[in-house]
Amino acid sequence: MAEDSPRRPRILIVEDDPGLRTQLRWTLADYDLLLAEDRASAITLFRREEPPLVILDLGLPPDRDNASEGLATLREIRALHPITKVIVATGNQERKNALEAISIGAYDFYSKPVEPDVIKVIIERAWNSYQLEEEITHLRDGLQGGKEFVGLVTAAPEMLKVVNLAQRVARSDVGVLITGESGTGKDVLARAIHSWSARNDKPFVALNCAAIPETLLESELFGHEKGAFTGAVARVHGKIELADGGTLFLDEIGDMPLPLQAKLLRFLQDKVVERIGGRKLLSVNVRIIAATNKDLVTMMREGGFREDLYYRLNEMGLIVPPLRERPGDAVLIAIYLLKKLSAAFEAPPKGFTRDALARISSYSWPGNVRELENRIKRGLVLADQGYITPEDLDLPEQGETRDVLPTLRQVREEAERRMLSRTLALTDNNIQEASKILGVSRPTLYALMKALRIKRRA
Ligand SMILES: Nc1ncnc2c1ncn2[C@@H]1O[C@H](COP(=O)(O)OP(=O)(O)OP(=O)(O)O)[C@@H](O)[C@H]1O
Repeated sequence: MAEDSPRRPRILIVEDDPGLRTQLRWTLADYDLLLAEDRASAITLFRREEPPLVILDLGLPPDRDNASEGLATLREIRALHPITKVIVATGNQERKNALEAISIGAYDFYSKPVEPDVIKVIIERAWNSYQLEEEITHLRDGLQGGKEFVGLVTAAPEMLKVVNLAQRVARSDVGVLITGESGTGKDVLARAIHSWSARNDKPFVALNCAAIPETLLESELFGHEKGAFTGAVARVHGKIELADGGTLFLDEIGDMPLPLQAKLLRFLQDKVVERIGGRKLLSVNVRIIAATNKDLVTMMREGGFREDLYYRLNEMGLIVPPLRERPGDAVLIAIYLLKKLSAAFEAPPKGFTRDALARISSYSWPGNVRELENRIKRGLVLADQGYITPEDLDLPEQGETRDVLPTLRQVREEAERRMLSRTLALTDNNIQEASKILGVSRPTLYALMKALRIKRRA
């Protein structure tokens, strides 16, 4: 192990009995330990070092026979750093105190005298839990750092570029064509553009061209007068009219039939609409944002989409990358969505397990954010422990890529392993030379090689 980078957590042991202190020191010799004997010295040390784990004897002086000092220390530690994991030690007959400690936030407890195997298991569990919470806290902080754009969450440079472009284009009235796979957030982006535009106090009207039968689509867009056709029992205003002053979002524009494409183009040129069966021309001022997951260029070539309309709509093209090409976004959006969707639940899960986050990060998300949202809804319903597990999300394991979200320790070890192997190869296995290049002593280099299981190649 490298001398300056402990792989194991730092643990503060608060124990007034010197014998038990020594016993813990021996048992936990592999860890980086801090020792305190009473509440005051424990808190001073804790403030200075902020260790992630604390082993706390509840019977501290001056009130050894009761738990008051221990519980007060626990409260203080929790107030200073709420995610610290405090493991309390109690005498055999003090179950009541242990339970009280748990109720005010202790992570776990054990009865003295300590059993080495038991305490080690408790410590490893606590350490895992600490790291997970820390990771989530960091992600949340990232989220609070201005990465949410009116319902659109991202931290991926690929997506931030698109958002930046969208923010700039929002100020003008140019036609925007958003392309991207299904479920990537084209709708969210269109709404965001509207909210950044000067039209944001006017309506945002959306029409999904694929969801409406061809025969009804024209009347949806342009409206109709009473009696215009069988079943037209009253005048209906079209979506274009309804969006007057605001933004009309034409989703799945690639599914618009050719005759209607011609009519839409005419509207874009003249800015007037005529309801079906009507005689009046109504002038309307709308900004059009269109979206599609189809390849309009190929469609144009094959005669399925009008070229002149394409250029009108695509004055500014925005391409939303699929989720698998936005590193970090799946986890970030998952945490955001969990928080958002949790509001509807009485006792929602606290978060995701480390495994679940790793699986979310490594999965390829063919259905993009929509699939992510659906799986989180499933997880919210199925999670019956404090955290959502990979099983709750029904996410398949994905071979080697499963650990895309490694721990800091794994990243460090991997970097060290690579650097050591390279240096040893470079120096032809000369330990003295290699340790000089790496800036560590020879014993440290040997220790590192042993820890990382690196052998000298013959
Ligand atoms: N970056 C994001 N942050 C938060 N939520 C998102 C994000 N992107 C998408 N969503 C959510 O995911 C779901 C799907 O997004 P949306 O409907 O915008 O996708 P789309 O690309 O328009 O899909 P389609 O092509 O099928 O119409 C929505 O519920 C949306 O709120």
